[in-house]
Amino acid sequence: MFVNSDNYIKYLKLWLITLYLLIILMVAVGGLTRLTDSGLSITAWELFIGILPPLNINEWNFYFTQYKKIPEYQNINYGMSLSEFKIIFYWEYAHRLLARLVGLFSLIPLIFFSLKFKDSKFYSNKYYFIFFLVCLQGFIGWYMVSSGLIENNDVSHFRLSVHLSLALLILSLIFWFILEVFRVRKFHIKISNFLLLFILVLIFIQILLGAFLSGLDGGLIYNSWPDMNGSFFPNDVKFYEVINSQLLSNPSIVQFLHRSTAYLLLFFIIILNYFYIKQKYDFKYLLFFDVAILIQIFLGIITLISGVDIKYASLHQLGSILVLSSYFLILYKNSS
Ligand code: HEM
Repeated sequence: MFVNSDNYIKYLKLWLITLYLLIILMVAVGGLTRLTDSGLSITAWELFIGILPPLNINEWNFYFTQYKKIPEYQNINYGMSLSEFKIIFYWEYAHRLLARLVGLFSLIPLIFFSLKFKDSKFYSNKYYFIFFLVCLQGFIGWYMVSSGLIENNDVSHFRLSVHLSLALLILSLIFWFILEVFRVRKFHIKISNFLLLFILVLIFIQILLGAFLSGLDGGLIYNSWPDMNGSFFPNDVKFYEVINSQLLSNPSIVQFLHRSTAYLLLFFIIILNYFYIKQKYDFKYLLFFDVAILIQIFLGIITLISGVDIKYASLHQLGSILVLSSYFLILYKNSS
C-alpha cells in the first residue's frame, strides 16, 4: 500500500510539539494550583462526571460540603466563604480538565497514525509509551491528592515529588522524540558519558529535593542568601537530626540540601565546560544549558528571598523544564 511518509512526519512533528507545549502548560497550571493551595478542593476522583464544573448553587454546595470534611478546611481554611472556595476549585478544575485533554491528545492522533501510516517505515509503536505514562501520571496525581484528604493538612511531599518528576520525565521523553523526528545531527566526537550521566543524576536529585522543599513549604523559612539566617547550616537543626530517618521531611535540612546540590551541580558544570572548551566542541549547545542553569539558580534565589512569591516560584518550577530540555539536547547529540 502506498503511504505518504512526508505527511506522516509532518503530522508527527506537529503532534509531538503540541503535546510538549500542552504538558508545559499543564505543569504551569499544576504549579499554580499548588502555590495557591488549591489542590485539595475537589475531593473525589471523578474522571468522567467532573468534566463539567458545578452549574447551580446546589452543586456548588455539594462540592463545598465535601471540602469542609477534610483537614485542610478544618485546620487551615476554616470559615472560608463559597466565593473563596470557587477560586481554589477552579484552579484544580482547570488542572484536571487539561489532564483529560492531554490524555485524549496523547491517544487519538496515535490511533489515527496507526490506522493510516502503519506501513510507513518511520511509523513506530513506541509513541504509545507516552500515552501509558500520561495515564500513570493521572493515577499518581490522584494518589497524591488522596494523601491529603484524611489525616493530613496537605499532600505528601514524597508523592508530590513523584508527580512532578514524572511530568518532567514525560516532557523529556517527548523532547527526545522531537529531536529524533527533526533528525538533529549528533556530535562526531563524543563527550565522556560518565560526566554527562553524573550531572544528569545530580539534576534529577536537585529536582526531587526542590519538589520536597515546595511540598514541605520549606521556601517560607530561611529567606536569606547566601547564608541561612546568618549561618551556613540551619541553626534549628541538631546534629542527630541530620542522621535520623526524618532527614527528608525536615524543611530546614531539605532547603540546605537543595542549596548545596545547586552549588555541587554548578561545580561539575564548570568541569564540563572546561572539557568542552579543551576539546573544542561546538560550544553553543552547552551555552544554552549554562544559561538555563544560571537563570534557574537566579530564580531559585529570588523565590527564596521573596518568601515564595508566586510568580517567581512558578517561573522557578518552569525553569527546571528549560534546564532538562537544554541538557537532553546535549545528551541526544552525544548519543550514538
Ligand atoms: C540548579 C538548580 C536548581 C534546580 C534544577 C531547581 C529545581 C527546583 C524544583 C524542580 C523545585 C520544585 C518546584 C515546584 O514544585 O513548584 C524547586 C523548588 C524550590 N527551589 Fe530550586 N532549583 C535549583 C536551584 C535553587 C537555588 C539555588 C535556590 C535558592 C538558593 C532554590 C530555591 C528553591 C525554593 C525556595 C523552592 C521552593 C519553592 C516553592 O515552594 O514553590 N532552588 N527547585
